[in-house]
Amino acid sequence: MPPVEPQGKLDQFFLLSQDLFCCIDFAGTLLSINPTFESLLGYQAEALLGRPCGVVVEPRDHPVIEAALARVCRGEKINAFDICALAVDGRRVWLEVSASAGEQVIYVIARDISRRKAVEKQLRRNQRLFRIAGETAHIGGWYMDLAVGLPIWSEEVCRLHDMPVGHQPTLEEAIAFYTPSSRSRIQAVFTNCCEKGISFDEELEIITQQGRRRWVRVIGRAVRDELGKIIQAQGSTQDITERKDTERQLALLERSVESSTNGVVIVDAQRPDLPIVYVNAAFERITGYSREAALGRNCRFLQGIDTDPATQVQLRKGIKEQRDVHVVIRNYRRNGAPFWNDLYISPVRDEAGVVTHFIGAQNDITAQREYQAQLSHNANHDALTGLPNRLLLDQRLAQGCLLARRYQRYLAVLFIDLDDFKPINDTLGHEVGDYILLEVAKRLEEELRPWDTVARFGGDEFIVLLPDLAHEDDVLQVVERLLARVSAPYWYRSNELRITASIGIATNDGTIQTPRQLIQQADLAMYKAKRRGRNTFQWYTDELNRKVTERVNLRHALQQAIEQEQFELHYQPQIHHSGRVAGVEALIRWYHPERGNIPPGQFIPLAEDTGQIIPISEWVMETACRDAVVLNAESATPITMAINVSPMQFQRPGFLDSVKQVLARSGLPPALLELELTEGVLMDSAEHTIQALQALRQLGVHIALDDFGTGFSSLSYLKRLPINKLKVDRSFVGDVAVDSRDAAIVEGVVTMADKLGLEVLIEGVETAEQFHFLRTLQCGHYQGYYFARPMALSALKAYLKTPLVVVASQESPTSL
Ligand SMILES: Nc1nc2c(ncn2[C@@H]2O[C@@H]3COP(=O)(O)O[C@H]4[C@@H](O)[C@H](n5cnc6c(=O)[nH]c(N)nc65)O[C@@H]4COP(=O)(O)O[C@H]3[C@H]2O)c(=O)[nH]1
Repeated sequence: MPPVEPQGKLDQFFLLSQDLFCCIDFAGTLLSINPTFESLLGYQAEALLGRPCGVVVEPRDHPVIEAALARVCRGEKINAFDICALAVDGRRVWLEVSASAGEQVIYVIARDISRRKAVEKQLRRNQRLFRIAGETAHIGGWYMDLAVGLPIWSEEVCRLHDMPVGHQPTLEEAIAFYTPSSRSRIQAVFTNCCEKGISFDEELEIITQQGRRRWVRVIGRAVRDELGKIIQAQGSTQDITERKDTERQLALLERSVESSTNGVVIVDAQRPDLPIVYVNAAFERITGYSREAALGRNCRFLQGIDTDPATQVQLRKGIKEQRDVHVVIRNYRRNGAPFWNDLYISPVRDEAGVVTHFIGAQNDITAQREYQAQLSHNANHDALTGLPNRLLLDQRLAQGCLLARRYQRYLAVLFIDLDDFKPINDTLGHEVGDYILLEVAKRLEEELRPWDTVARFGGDEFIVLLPDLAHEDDVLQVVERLLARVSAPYWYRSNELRITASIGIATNDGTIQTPRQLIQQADLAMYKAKRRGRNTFQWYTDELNRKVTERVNLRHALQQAIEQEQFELHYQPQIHHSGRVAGVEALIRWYHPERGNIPPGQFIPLAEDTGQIIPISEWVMETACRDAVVLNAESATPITMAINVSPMQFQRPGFLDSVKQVLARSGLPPALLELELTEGVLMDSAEHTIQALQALRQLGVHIALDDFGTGFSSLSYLKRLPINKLKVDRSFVGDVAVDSRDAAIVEGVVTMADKLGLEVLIEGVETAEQFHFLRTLQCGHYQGYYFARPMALSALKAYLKTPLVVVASQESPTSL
């Protein structure tokens, strides 16, 4: 097909135009192109003419061209459209194409719009970036032309208000989104911006269309025209709810940490020497260091000379290994006072897991520690004296035994018991008693070496441990020193008090198995020291042990005897100088099923020590009075019943009543009851004794002073005692016939008794010789084997039926 040639002026335009021109037929075949077509796309006209116009078009746009051609062929008009042309070198050139149909030909004009397309593309890209930025930072833009008065919101601002994108509110509506407390503020700053051009930057709260509360940062500024007149307000609105929440949470955290009672300290783990970067108020309060004084320093300024090096190492190690550490460390306050710091340290890691800080939570547990120390001191020490108690003593004892064994030394245990402490306590009061105990404790401690132990073992009992003695005998000088020191006078409120101690000693050369045994041994020895007269000491011996064991066994047996009534009473006649039996003395007999007869001399003193004497005495009194009634019923002359009264029995309150009751129960006339008391009983607490005796006398009961001559009764005291009879001890009788001194004593007693109006009974008359001699002294009564041995009731009854004893006879009365 021949090319369609442009004609005339049109040719000029065709040739010189900056736009592309071409003519195509209705099939789309290129008929002619202008030079711009050639130069822009780089084709030679010869290469293109006669070919379909699609060869210079991006294949993607072929359908566009097809559609346009079809419409032109149908005689329709078409609007300009954009296509992408392909240059010969492969470049893409955007063209805006217009086409109109002529006769058998279509005229096509195309304009290079690549620049515009590039700008459009850039704009789209920018818009997209703007949207991304807005969406990511939750920030949107707005403006308001003052002349119009309607705010224009960006998409993001619409979203912030939960409004549909594209929504354009009125100014009132926009402001109404703010919460009441924020609303007045936005109104004020916005007005100021519009009227005075003052920029603003506010953090305020809105309530969205869907009722959500959001914090927003609103920034605004005024835009002026060339004349300086404010024509627009514009700015941004950013959703800062998340940041606000975080800030609020942080503030809460900080307030919490600040108000915590525990000290909190944070150090920077990434700077040399871990400087403190934060301390809370509790830290300041506990340590006394202000925040300014602490910041920038390493925590070790809280440590001091007494800080345990092992704890320091533990701390350092934990920090080096970047792990949790818990220590209780001795720290120092600013004023130098030490305190116990219960410290937890933990590493603080960043998102990458790197330790950036260490946080330490500290607690001042000084008071708690002191309380614990006090508790453990209390658990181990006696409250009154502050001395170690039994618990601590046991530990020290075990330790002492161990050392004695290891180093072949001696350990001595002293059991110290104060003599007659109870009466001081009872009569002078506990205050005085406490004072004595405290003073004794102090004196004992002063006399001992620092490594010795003084412990309070019980009421008035102390135990001293002397470990590390080279020789057993070394203990003696200590004991003597202690006895002397304890017995020195005590002054209580200007009154002099005296007390002594008895000390039992037990030593261990390391061979003893159970340390407690040593205390038992020392206890036994102390007991012996007491019996030896007090204010003295006694060593523990195996013999002592044997005796004590025996006593313990006897005590058990005695208890059984009381419960099973293994006792019996024998009666020994008391002979009037006329020869008749004037009375009998009740003497207890114990027949033990296995041991046989146990003499009263063995078990009565034990029973007195243990208190078992009370039930025994009650039984004796009851039985003797009953038997006395029987005897008197069968006898023509009255027979007195003499009963031994033990010291404990006599001193018990209610003794008088018990005598009355027994007399009443048995029906024995009081005058036929004679109570035998020893000198020892009567010497104790004189006034009280005299009153008790007088009460008994008023009852009509007789009182005899037993074992007279063996004690140390003063004669003037004897004069005041309301007694009836003296029983001269048999120790004076044995040699009375041959020893002039014994004879003189007995004679003197008889004469004195006569002068005092007292009856006399001579005990232990065993031979006729003794009797004949004594008879010359004109004694009132006699008692002894010469006349009769103690005998059972039945034997006595028979004895009483025998003829009267002829006291004038030279022969034994039993043979009469
Ligand atoms: N060598 C010798 N001894 C003679 C002679 N005549 C009597 N005896 C003994 O001398 C003791 C006299 O009793 P006592 O001095 O009160 O001494 C009593 C008394 O203190 C105490 N006793 C005995 N029975 C009781 C009792 O029922 N209650 C209390 N509390 N003590 C009692 O036991 C002590 C010893 O009693 P017994 O062994 O029964 O010893 C009795 C008696 O058997 C004699 O001619 N020659």
